[in-house]
Amino acid sequence: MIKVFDLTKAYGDRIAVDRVNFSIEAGKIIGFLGPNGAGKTTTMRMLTGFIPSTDGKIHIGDYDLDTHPLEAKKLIGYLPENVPLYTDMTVLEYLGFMAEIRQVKKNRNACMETLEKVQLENRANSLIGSLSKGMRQRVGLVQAILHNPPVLILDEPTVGLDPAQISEIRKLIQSLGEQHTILLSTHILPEVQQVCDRVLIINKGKLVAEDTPEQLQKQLHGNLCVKVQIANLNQELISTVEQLPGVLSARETAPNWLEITLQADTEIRPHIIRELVQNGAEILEFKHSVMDLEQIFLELTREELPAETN
Ligand SMILES: Nc1ncnc2c1ncn2[C@@H]1O[C@H](COP(=O)(O)OP(=O)(O)OP(=O)(O)O)[C@@H](O)[C@H]1O
Repeated sequence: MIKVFDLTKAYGDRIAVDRVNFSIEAGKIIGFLGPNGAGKTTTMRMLTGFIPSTDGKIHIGDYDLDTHPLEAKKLIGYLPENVPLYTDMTVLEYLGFMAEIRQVKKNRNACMETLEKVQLENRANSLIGSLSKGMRQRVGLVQAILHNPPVLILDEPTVGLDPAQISEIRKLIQSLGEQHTILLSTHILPEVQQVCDRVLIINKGKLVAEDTPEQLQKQLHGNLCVKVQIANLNQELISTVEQLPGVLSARETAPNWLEITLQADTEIRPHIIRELVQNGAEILEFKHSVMDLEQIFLELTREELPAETN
């Protein structure tokens, strides 16, 4: 449904999105993850035709966004990070207004039906200014689905909402996912695990992973992860472990907990324990750790330490 080839965006000298390739099948909910400034919003803006790309191609359905922008854009509904809402309009007035701008024919009944999809039909005559943030976000969603597009692009739809509102919007996204292909950017990792079929992870403008959350777990573990609780954990011990052959990384992830990522093809755990004890470590616990999505995300987007300079 969405195909992206070598998509690139430069703002002057700064490359915000760097030769990104992915494709999204119809009927899936895809999570788009990345740290701040990774390029999520820029990618989404290019997909929606909101800003032009510097290079690369975007196909939405059967249409190339460059050569058939109107046809391609009709297939997309977009919920931007900050939806411009008119607080002195009622929900229904706003929908009528958006329908007019988009040149979608919507009578009152059709607008009410769309409102039902986001459970806002009871607030049709409320002023947008009087609605809670969660309800306003639903108004944002309603303007995105107004022309019944097969693709929805949602930029951080739960940001700034309280936990109850987050849960409501999440359920709504899941129900919209039954009829739409959805690309959803978020910072909330449990959201991805609960809602998304697949995950794209972007870091510094480059796509660093694309898979199901489960496959990402397997793919990285490929590498093995162990956690060691050490009463007297210090930088010297961490450096000792880091330098052992077969150790990919060693980090203090919680007070007194050392997390070590190992190559899976060699068994060096006894060697690690020996080295730690010989270097005075007081080991309290040693356990195998299964990476959750948060750890995978951190692993893939971790800042590489600059090479030491003398
Ligand atoms: N209009 C612009 N002009 C110049 N640089 C920009 C512009 N918009 C974004 N950038 C830069 O491009 C990079 C990617 O930004 P983008 O907003 O796409 O990231 P993001 O992943 O959506 O981040 P966040 O999660 O913080 O919204 C950042 O370094 C940002 O500073």
